[in-house]
Amino acid sequence: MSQKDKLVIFDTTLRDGEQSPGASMDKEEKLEIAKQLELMKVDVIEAGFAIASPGDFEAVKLVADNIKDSTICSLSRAMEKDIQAAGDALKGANSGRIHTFIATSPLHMKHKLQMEPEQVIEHAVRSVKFARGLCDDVEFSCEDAGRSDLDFMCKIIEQVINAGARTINIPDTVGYNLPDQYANTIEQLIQRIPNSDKAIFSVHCHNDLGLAVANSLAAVQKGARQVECTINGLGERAGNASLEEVVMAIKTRPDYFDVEVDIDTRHIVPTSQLVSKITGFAVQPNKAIVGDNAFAHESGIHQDGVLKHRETYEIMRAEDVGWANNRMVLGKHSGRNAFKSHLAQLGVQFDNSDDLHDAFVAFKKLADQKHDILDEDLLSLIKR
Ligand SMILES: CC(=O)SCCNC(=O)CCNC(=O)[C@H](O)C(C)(C)COP(=O)(O)OP(=O)(O)OC[C@H]1O[C@@H](n2cnc3c(N)ncnc32)[C@H](O)[C@@H]1OP(=O)(O)O
Ligand SMILES: CC(C)C(=O)C(=O)O
Repeated sequence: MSQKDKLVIFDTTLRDGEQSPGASMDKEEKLEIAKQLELMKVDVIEAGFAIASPGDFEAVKLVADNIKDSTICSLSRAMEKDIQAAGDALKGANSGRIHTFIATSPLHMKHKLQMEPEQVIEHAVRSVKFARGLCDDVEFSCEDAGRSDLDFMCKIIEQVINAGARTINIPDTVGYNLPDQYANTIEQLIQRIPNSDKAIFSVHCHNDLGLAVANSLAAVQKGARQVECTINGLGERAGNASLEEVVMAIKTRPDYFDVEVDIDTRHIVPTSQLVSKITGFAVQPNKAIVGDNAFAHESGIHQDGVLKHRETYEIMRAEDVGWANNRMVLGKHSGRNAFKSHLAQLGVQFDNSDDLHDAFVAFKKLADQKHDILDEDLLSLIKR
């Protein structure tokens, strides 16, 4: 039996991911992605924001009615009509969760909510109690926690846990925090809140400074046991922490993390491709894990190393995240060993080292002129 804690993977591609301008999904598309997330063994799927539109209500309902192995969640503001809509949409779920939030930073409370801090606490407590009347599993988020006062968060969180919240989420809503700072916030909250042991602490990081994954992982080191993330890092503005990066960091560095995840990582690449196809958001080639080049090698020294022993230049196996294999790409940086090995796969053997040398010289000339060297190019070069 493993001694490690479980890290809950909460996917919000269908909610926060959908908030990327241009990434809206209809209910059938959401269900298709949700099925893929279920196959991947994601623990919680945030399917949408039920009050947002009749279509999103229907989407949350369709996902809740059809997905049985993952918990299905809907977001709601800290107000009864939102929470009621979430509860109604989740009625058919095997396991449902209502997620309610309210901002806790001085900036948001004053300028956006136009509420006094005490009113925010009242709204939060009332909302969590109301949500618990509809559903056993309630999550509460302190929106803009990354810019909130620690003492105030301790106060509101202690009260919402007493009101029945089981998961407490600490979003860095605008991606403002740095890893040490964010991890310290999580550590302090867990240490200082007297009833913190009654809830799971969760992180939800945005990528405005490119730190969403680093911040999430730093927080896991300090006790966070749920990470909210999205496929391909899709999400509001610069996006959310990317699921594939968080999961593969945990899996690749078991020496470093005291947690484990249940994710079946072989479904990562197909899920990434599905999300990209449905949303129309292309995945950049050098994106970690799911980019086309994540397991491709063009440089001769790297190709030679990988051909001799894969781990010289690969810290993960392409097959483990759902690629068919790693790839050797022949180009101007390639060397003889990869060239010879690639031609052998095409059925070409060299009788002697002079023939190999001549073909290799011709190949390098071609590679200086041509961006992509195709197998046809190589075969016609060999014929010549
Ligand atoms: C950080 C995040 O990602 S938060 C989630 C963001 N996602 C979304 O907003 C997508 C879905 N949203 C929507 O469809 C709409 O904004 C709705 C249906 C929720 C609300 O629409 P409207 O009623 O027209 O309000 P509108 O969006 O213009 O303004 C938000 C109102 O909610 C209030 N509000 C914002 N957050 C909260 C909260 N957590 N709890 C209570 N009230 C809140 C605002 O202060 C504002 O109130 P006001 O109208 O009295 O000024
Ligand atoms: C509502 C919360 C969870 C959120 O999306 C954020 O603060 O970024």
